[in-house]
Amino acid sequence: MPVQNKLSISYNWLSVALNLPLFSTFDYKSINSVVIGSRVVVPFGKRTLIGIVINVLERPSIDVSLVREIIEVLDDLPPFSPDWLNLLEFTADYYQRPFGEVVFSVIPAPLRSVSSYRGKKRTSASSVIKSDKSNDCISIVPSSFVDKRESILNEDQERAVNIISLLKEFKSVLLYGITGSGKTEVYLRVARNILHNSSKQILFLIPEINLTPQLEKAVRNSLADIVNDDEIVVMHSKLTMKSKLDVWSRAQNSKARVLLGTRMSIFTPFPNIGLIVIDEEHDTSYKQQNGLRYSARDLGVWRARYLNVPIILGSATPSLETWNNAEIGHYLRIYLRKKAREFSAPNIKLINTKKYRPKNGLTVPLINAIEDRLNKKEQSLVFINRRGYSPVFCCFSCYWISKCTRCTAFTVLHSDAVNKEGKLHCHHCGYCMIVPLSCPECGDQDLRPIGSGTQRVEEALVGLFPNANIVRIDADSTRRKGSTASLLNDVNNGSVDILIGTQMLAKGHDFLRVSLVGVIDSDAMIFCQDFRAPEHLFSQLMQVSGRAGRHLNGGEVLIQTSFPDHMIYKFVIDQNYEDFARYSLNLRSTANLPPYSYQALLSAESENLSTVMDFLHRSKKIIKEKVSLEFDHVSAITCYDPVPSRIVRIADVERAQILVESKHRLLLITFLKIWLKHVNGLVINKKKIRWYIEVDPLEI
Ligand SMILES: Nc1ncnc2c1ncn2[C@@H]1O[C@H](COP(=O)(O)OP(=O)(O)OP(=O)(O)O)[C@@H](O)[C@H]1O
Ligand SMILES: [Zn+2]
Repeated sequence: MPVQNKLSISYNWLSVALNLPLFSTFDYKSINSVVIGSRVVVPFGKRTLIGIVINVLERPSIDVSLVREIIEVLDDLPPFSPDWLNLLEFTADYYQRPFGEVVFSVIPAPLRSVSSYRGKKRTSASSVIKSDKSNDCISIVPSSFVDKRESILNEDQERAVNIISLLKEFKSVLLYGITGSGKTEVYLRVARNILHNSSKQILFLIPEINLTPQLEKAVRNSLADIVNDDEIVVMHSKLTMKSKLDVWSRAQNSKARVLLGTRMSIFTPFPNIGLIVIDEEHDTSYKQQNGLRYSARDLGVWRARYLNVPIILGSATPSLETWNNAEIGHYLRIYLRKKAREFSAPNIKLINTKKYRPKNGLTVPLINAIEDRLNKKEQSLVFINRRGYSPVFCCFSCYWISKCTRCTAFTVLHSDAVNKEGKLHCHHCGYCMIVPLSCPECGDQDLRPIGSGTQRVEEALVGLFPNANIVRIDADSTRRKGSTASLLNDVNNGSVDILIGTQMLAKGHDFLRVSLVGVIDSDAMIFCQDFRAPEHLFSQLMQVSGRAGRHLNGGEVLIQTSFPDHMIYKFVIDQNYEDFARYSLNLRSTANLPPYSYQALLSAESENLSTVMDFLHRSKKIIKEKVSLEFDHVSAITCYDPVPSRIVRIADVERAQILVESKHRLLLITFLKIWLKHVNGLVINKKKIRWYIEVDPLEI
């Protein structure tokens, strides 16, 4: 409400969020009324910043004379809607970050920088958002690729589409369908119904940027007769800033009706969402592991509930959290039990590496099976989740092992086929050095690689099958923009015989001619301390197995392991997710682990570990000393002792953490708010110690 000041001018008092690491918002005034959600240019100290109006106040919270006037209201985009602001407010509150910092970390850079609007060549606000067209966000799939055929749904799919299409309000639907059961077709049919019968928009999240072309093609194909090509937009981190801005603007201006994108897309302002789809909902890439550590899947569920629209969570191996939600009736579970096409599920077998010793990662039975597929003119996929040549480089005289000087980690040997020289890389800090000719410790020249990565397996396969067309797909071979898409195109066009790759290949891809999948070295995850490791291993093995025999009969999966009797492989061979989930949930329940409890991880880092540990011990101590005076439910919170992180030192920074846990989510969040305020008070020198909180961490 306008309040008069001494000069009898009626001002509107605005609460404005700024891009600052502070939990407060800031008061400003404006002669004209400003709509909540507008972006404004404001003075801040000697600087000029962009802010977002989040409230109109009756009166300012500080002395009227101190309130400064906004400089400009930006009108290049409509104001952010209240539901978008609510999503961001929830995100900030739940993940314990300042609201301004959260908002400004999710909007495209040009919209948050004053220089975009008031740079040297000052332009009008509207010129930041220039055009709606001519960007890679609109179409990266040539229209000639678009296959106009429509498949006839099978019984399970039809039932799923009918049930979901009838939902007129919020419901979390778990679409639990085995790999290759045609989940995509279900999403698309439901989307078609919504787009056809209403003016609503569809937000479609996928885990992997590399899946975008394939899914984009399916989406354009399926929706071609309902929406225009330019009403379908894609969003992912590899887009140029200009394209991101364009997608954002099309979405916010309601010019887009379908947005297909990776996790960041959850924050796109879409004014009229009618359905949210989260494909491969179990995938860990929905969790951002740095900065704002959010889960796009969990925020998707929140956003759907807030908007009162259905959300489909699709997976062949749902996360145990989601599965549990279905078990207790919070989510509606719909089954797709059969392959969409009439092909049998692949046969999964183990190769005991204690019996068949691998050479360069490959055992004889796997090599024979690859040869057999070559003879049949079918493709083989060799999956090894480790890039580089070998994970360890060692002196066989004194057993020196090459380590990173900046991290507590081994360096990985990478071969450079072009320059014919090897390099040692640290995958944690980027450190890189030329391979020494002799051992730095004893001078001996008997230096050898131990273990295998994708490059070594590739080299071995090229040696074994010189006439085969072999392609390696990992983060190193696909650095060039567009290279993954073109390699994957080659795979489906049939010009590739053997495909070697990391987890980039394991999920979602609908390979037409792959009939054999070989898995190398999956044991590493069995002995990982993280309680989620078995869940991730099981889902990874099921996902990669699901790439075999999608369009061919006789699909086969061979998993090399030294521990064939391990429980997890029993479930994998039986391809029985439900028994695996039952078994795992039972263990989690006994140990009171998620989904039966909620966790947060306080991590701290500094140049030396003792400073970090001391800080964390003090952080724990203040729970009793201070937090308990303000929070009545401290007994509902378990705070474990500080421990050094799994990799203690990365890039010369030492790290440690404290885990806190509660059976009650709300209590945990309330506790964190109070606790972190006191934790912050412990930091005297921000340069000496840095800390952050991660709510619902995926790795502990
Ligand atoms: N009703 C149908 N008739 C014929 N083919 C179908 C049908 N539904 C889907 N398909 C085809 O079956 C293949 C597998 O479908 P899709 O990729 O959607 O499976 P998915 O359930 O997502 O599998 P994954 O979990 O492995 O990603 C695709 O080639 C798809 O075009
Ligand atoms: Zn390093």
